[in-house]
Amino acid sequence: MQLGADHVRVRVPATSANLGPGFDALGLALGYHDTLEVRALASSEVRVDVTGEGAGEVPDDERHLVVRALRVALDHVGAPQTGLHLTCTNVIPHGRGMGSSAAAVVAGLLAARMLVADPTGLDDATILALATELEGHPDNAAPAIFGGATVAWSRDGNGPQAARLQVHPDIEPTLVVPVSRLATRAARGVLPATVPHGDAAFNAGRSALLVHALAQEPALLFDATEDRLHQEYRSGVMTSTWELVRGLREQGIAATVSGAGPTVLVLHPVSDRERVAAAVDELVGGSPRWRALQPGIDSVGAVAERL
Ligand SMILES: Nc1ncnc2c1ncn2[C@@H]1O[C@H](COP(=O)(O)OP(=O)(O)OP(=O)(O)O)[C@@H](O)[C@H]1O
Ligand SMILES: N[C@@H](CCO)C(=O)O
Repeated sequence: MQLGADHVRVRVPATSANLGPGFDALGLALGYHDTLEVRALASSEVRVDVTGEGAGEVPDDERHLVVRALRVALDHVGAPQTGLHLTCTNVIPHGRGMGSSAAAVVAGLLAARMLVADPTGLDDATILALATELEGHPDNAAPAIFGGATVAWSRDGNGPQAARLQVHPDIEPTLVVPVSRLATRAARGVLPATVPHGDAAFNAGRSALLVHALAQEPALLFDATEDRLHQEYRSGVMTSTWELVRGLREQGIAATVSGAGPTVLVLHPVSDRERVAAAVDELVGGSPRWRALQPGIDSVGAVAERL
């Protein structure tokens, strides 16, 4: 396998996983994107220039997550490893539950797909499988790849699978993003090994309802976003997030923890945009610790092109 291009661009969306009850399964792509350009170099040099989120923090060498993913994909199809120059323009905040690590991994894998002469060995199913191996969470990787809302699951022996939902056009997300970070690993560390059967049954019902609400009946989003499997267990490591979720829900607003937190996700009808903004403003407005985003839904997923 040879390289077929030496300059590619990838645009990849932020994602919000879980959406309340769909723990480790449901995810939504957001209209909020990191963009990167990759040049294959004749030398073995690796250079990473980052503007925006992660600048001055993430490694600028082989340890960079995009570079690692790109190398895994090149190896997967037997393409030659090469020197690389990455130019990353990042807006997805790191460690906030908006899928920054899944976005970086998917971006690296798709950059490799565009660089190689024959991309057929890196089809979407392979990208999802490699992303899950690298990052661990198909509930973020699937919407980053396919756009819209997705249900991800694993089939023994066949790796991660994903189904895409058509999201009702009247639904939009509001995200309330704190300054503070929480590593996904830390948020998973406080989950119990087992949960009561009644809570598992509760979440099964709410997840099923959520798929219906997302696709067809946004009026049911408030009930459909209730969860008993993860959010309250995590409240101790994200107290202000949990307070905000509860404060919004007391006003009948469908607020949840975005992914592993600490960002708050609200799913609401488009016509409720101002009402949700006002409720957020009332609860945390004026605090330099929070900012609200209304990015819309990305219905396309990651896009890659040769330049
Ligand atoms: N664009 C990027 N470039 C390089 N490294 C990144 C990038 N985005 C994320 N990372 C790495 O991933 C880490 C964050 O991963 P983590 O899984 O904890 O949070 P998240 O992906 O933002 O949130 P969540 O998985 O809950 O949605 C960062 O600290 C950084 O090491
Ligand atoms: N479903 C995962 C998402 C992590 O991005 C979690 O909540 O831990």
